[in-house]
Amino acid sequence: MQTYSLPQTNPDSVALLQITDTHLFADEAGSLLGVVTKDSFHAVLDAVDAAARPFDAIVATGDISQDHSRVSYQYFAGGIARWPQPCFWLPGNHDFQPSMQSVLPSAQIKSCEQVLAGDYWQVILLDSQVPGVPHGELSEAQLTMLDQALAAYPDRHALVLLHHHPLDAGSTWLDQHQLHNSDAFWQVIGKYPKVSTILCGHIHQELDRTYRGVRVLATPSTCIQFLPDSNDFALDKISPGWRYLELTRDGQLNTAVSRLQGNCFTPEFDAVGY
Ligand SMILES: Nc1ncnc2c1ncn2[C@@H]1O[C@@H]2COP(=O)(O)O[C@H]2[C@H]1O
Ligand SMILES: [Fe+2]
Repeated sequence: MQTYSLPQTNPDSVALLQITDTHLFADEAGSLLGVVTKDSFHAVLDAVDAAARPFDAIVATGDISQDHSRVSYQYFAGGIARWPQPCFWLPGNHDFQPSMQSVLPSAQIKSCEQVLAGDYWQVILLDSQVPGVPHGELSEAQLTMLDQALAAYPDRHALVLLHHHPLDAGSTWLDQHQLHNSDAFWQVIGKYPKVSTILCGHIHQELDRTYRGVRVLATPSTCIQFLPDSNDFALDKISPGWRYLELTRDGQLNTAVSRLQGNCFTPEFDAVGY
């Protein structure tokens, strides 16, 4: 298991910025249902700068690329290079891991499995990708890694990151693409009372729910948004977003989603999929 120690700069908490589902292309003009994803990614980066809210690290929870190209990953790396903080990333269903790895080694981007975040928390990063299909699944090796990471630091509060949502989010078309072996996942999680929160991407919408006694969060994409509680594929009119998380020394997790102002990056609302 690859473990990274993130020093605690504030004695009371560790702050994270989550960016997810950027769906970048090599082509400058590459668009997903009418949204030029490089432009919406950049608008988010600029808005994070403007907000000037401090964070100790960036977490990127998958679907970084839409076209599998090395250039798309280089573009992501170039975008976040405006900040000195480390970035921890994991793959989503659209990622192509050989291209993803091609920007590594990077002084900033880490593809580790465990982050010892300050003195009181650990963050575990899972790979739920099944190459070639939209749904997720955790291999035996990933489940064992999760178990071992949690067992190794029983006193640390835990935040678990994976791309796919491990529960029904409420949209039939999207829930078929959730984590398929979620029972096995929840069995491991259930052994460890220090697991506070699960954090996902994939569903391109905000979610904050308690499931089996654990908080489950999902975060808007930096590009297109899916309409919540829709049986069929449908896009939302709400703007792209990102999330801040604050992990406090007493085990609280404070979090908020931010979005771009105004109705910007409007997609093709009559689209039926991609
Ligand atoms: N109309 C649709 N019905 C079912 N799945 C879809 C549809 N359109 C796109 N998808 C897939 O569902 C995925 C959900 O989010 P992704 O960004 O992973 O990429 C999406 C596609 O792989
Ligand atoms: Fe996805």
